[in-house]
Amino acid sequence: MKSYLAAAVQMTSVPDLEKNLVQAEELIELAVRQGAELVTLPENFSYLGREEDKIAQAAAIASKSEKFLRTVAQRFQVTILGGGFPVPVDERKVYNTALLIGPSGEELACYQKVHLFDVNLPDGNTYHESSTVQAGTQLPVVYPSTELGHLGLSICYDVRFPELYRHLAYKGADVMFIPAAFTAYTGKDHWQILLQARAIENTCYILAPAQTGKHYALRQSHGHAMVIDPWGVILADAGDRPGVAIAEINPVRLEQVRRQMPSLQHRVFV
Ligand SMILES: O=C(O)CNC(=O)[C@H](CS)NC(=O)CCC(=O)C(=O)O
Repeated sequence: MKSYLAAAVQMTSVPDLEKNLVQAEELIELAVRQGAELVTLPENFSYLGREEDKIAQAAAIASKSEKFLRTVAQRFQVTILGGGFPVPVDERKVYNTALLIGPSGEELACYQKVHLFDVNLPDGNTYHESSTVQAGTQLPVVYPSTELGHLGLSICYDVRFPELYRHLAYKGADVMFIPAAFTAYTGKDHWQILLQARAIENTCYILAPAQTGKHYALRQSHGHAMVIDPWGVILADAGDRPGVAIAEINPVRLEQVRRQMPSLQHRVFV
């Protein structure tokens, strides 16, 4: 594993596939110009709209999202995480799918979101992700990159389930992806705390690309895409505008923290 720059991209995706892909490519180019070798895109990077419109366009969104990821990875010669896009199961449901693509455009890893956001929030907004999303049934994978370290996948609401990240740590993760479209309401109180907790308890880097701002109707996201180090230090925070949070992933720092705080070696139950 080498030292390298990694980027957590922050977007305001809307119900317009082409427009979102233009924004994503601009932000990927910005990150690459700043030296990023690993670029992560948030949940819903390619489409964020009403459930019925997402389902109606799911096949097109899926094929254009995957083609986009493969194309930009090769164009910029970087590893890219597409943090979540719909892949049809049938005419009513999709998997919320995260895809990791290498610099040659090859698929390195894929994960179908397991925990679905079915919540009635105090701000009056109701979310029923399971109405259109089929829950994945497989634990996420860790991709063993020789250069970038062991990369663990997850998506958004998963962050509230620490056992999923303990599994990734058990599988040797050095960097954990938490791409998200966290709501403005929950994000203001929970986003940073949950991310720092996952970094600290697993002594891992966290790359958390995020959605921000108003998407459509009442749908609004918290923003604050972040890079967090294995001690829980926030290395970069994209604030509340579209942009890029970029920071160094350093194996020496990782080893230092794991030597100073060997909590993973003190696990008793799992
Ligand atoms: O619906 C889609 O197309 C893709 N899925 C999402 O954007 C989901 C469901 S609305 N959002 C979250 O999981 C936010 C979780 C969150 O905000 C929290 O845990 O507080």
